[in-house]
Amino acid sequence: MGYKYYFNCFKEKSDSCSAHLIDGDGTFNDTGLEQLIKEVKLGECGLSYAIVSIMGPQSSGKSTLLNHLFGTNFREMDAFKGRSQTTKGIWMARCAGIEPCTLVMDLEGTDGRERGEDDTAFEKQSALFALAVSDIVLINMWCHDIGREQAANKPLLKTVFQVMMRLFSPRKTTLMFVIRDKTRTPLENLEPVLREDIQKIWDSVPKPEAHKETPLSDFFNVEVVALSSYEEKEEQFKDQVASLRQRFFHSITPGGLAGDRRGVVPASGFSFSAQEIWKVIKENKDLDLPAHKVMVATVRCEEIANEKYGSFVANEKWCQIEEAVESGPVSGFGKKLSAILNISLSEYDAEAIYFDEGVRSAKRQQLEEKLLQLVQPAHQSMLSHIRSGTLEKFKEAFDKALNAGDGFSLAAQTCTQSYMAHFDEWHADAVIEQANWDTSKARDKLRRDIDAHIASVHAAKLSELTSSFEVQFFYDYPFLLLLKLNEALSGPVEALLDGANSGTWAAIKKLLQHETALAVAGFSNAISGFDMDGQSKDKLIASLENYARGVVEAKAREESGRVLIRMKDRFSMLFSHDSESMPRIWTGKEDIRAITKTARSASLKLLSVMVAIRLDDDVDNIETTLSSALMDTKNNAAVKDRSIITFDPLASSSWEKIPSSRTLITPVQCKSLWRQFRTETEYTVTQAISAQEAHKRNNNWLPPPWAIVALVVLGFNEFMTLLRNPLYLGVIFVGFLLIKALWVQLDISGEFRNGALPGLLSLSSKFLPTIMNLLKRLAEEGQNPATADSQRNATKSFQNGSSPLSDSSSSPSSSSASSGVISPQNGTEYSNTLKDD
Ligand SMILES: Nc1nc2c(ncn2[C@@H]2O[C@H](COP(=O)(O)OP(=O)(O)OP(=O)(O)O)[C@@H](O)[C@H]2O)c(=O)[nH]1
Repeated sequence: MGYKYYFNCFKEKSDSCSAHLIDGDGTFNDTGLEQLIKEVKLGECGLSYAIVSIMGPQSSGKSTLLNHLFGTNFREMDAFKGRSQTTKGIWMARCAGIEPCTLVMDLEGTDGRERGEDDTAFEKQSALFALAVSDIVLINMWCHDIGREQAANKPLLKTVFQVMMRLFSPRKTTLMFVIRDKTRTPLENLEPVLREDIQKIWDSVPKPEAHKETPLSDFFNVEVVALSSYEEKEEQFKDQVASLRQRFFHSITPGGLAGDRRGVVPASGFSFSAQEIWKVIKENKDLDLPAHKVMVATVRCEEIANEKYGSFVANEKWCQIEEAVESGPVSGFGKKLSAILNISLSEYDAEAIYFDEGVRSAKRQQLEEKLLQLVQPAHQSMLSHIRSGTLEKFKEAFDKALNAGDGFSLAAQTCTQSYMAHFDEWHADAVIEQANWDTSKARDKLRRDIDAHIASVHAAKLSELTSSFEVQFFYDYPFLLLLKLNEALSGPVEALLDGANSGTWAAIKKLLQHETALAVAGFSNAISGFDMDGQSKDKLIASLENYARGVVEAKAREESGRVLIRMKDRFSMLFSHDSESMPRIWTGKEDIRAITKTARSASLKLLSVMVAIRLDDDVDNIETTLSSALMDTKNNAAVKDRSIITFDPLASSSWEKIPSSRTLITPVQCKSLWRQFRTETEYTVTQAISAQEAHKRNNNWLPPPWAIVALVVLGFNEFMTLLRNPLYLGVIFVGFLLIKALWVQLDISGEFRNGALPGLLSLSSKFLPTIMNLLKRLAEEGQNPATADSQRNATKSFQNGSSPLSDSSSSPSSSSASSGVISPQNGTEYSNTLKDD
């Protein structure tokens, strides 16, 4: 039943399941084989397939056996035509209903009646091919040939054993001897004879050195079966065939009928492998099966890889992604592409799994590299989109943050951090699992772009600020600040220099430091909101400090131009005022020389302070130099003495230890200034001396002692005469009064205060009119009657500067006046008037 079922099953599709693998001329029918493999889906079998072949003498019923055994439809000889060759070359067909997929090859008969002896080469070639590709080789033989010297299969076996040596590393193949037309002799008796025959043949075959001692069993599993005659005992034949068929099921499992399958190639490589083996056999080369296996693996894996690459290129999803990524970012790019790549690689793995591992892995790697190379431009585009997209989004967010009033620095930092993180996130979405590309360059580029944008915005903002409030700050604030600084320094510096003393520059320095520190603090506070780098800030602060110093220096220079005035002021202040700042009255007691020296010293001190800017801690000896050069009287005396030549420390245009930049007044200028100062203050001193002398003169009415002695000696007689005659005394007294009146009237002492000549000139012009006036008034007084209040009038006139003599003729008291008697009251007033004068 089973046999019939499989046979029928085969019959339904027999036409499509066989191929003429190698034709009678030895041409390999690769197309036919491919077609057969495709039809029987051998490519999907991996290693689960078996190849069976049959050899044997021509017309020995091989095809008949195969057709019955495997359900094939190889051409059988028509029994009525007699024995002639029906099978040319090698045919191949699928064994119907046998699992795993088993292919069987029907070889051309070996006793070559048709081809003749010359064609034995084809027998060898086909035998070698069958041994190279088959797991099981059936040797069809007539039962009556067993133990016969001239057995038909003897040359065949010889050939089989010889070619087996040509397989570089032969695999163990199952040789199944199928005894046809078995006789009544039991198989148990036949088999030893057959095995003996086989051994004899094996022993007779010349072997290479390496296999000289190798037993037959190392190369072959020998199996023997016997079948009844198909022609005479068909039913028995069929039953025995059906029984034999069972042995071909799962033949490749361990312990199965198939050999060790060391050299088996994956099913998908069978076609190529068979072609190559035949090619090598045709070229009469030795077959190196391991190398062949690697070669087959290489070719097949490459084919598979190429096929997978091709199918990836044509993959619809990939094409869509590739197209889409050109115009913009693709969501889930990495995942999608990774999945497609995974499919391709998995397919490759599945198809190439049974090939040599080394080859398979190498080809897989190549495929992966090729695929990644293919998708890299798309990934680059994706990265580029992500980078530009992130940059654009950063720009928007940054602008927004700035517009929202966030500080520039804070906004830049926050947005940068945020969008770099976004980039990482978006980039993670684009990562292709299989690729290990370094994307740090893209990240770095984005960072550079962001930084460049921040820098450009910063520059633009600063540029925009020219018309904005902020620039007003940048322009106005420093201006206001400097103005304030100027005010804070100018006035105090002027005041300090005005009262110049040894501590002036220390005080100015302290003031400068204090005001600069205040300004710097204010400026730092004001610019704290701007993203100004430390260097620029330090630069501005340094400028501010320089400006402050510049203000002080400029003020000092300005003040140095007024040094002469200040020296004179100081001189005059000290010279004309006493220690209590009261104006001096030159009474004669003052030491003008000492006062002058003190005043000049103070002026020189002022000069020494004003000659140089001393804002640093350098020490100089300018004051000493000036003092020794200008104040030292001994030195000056020496200079005046032209016979002594001394060194003049002021004969220079620069001060020792003082650079020209800090010099306000050069030594030469000091000398010139001092000379001018002396000249211009000389007059004041002279005036003081004159005033002192005048004061002395005014307060000393007595003649010199010698004059008094001379008067006493020479005028003794006249004095005695006057004492003896009182009339003379009265006349003298009246004369005295008259002269005194003239003295008062003409203000003689006042006139002579400005010198003798001007006094004489003035008196000469006033003398006559005064006399005339006196006389006139005397005349008038004489004519007017005496009044009761004559005494009061006399007093009035006296107070008005009139001579008391004017009343002497008209008032009773005038007699007393004329007689030289002055009332105590009048006398007092007179004396007061003199004092006032
Ligand atoms: N005596 C005998 N004859 C058989 C047997 N089987 C088949 N034959 C006959 O042998 C002849 C040849 O059969 P094939 O199957 O074509 O033989 P073959 O070995 O395939 O022939 P080639 O392909 O030409 O080498 C046919 O006439 C068959 O009927 C058998 O078991 N015993």
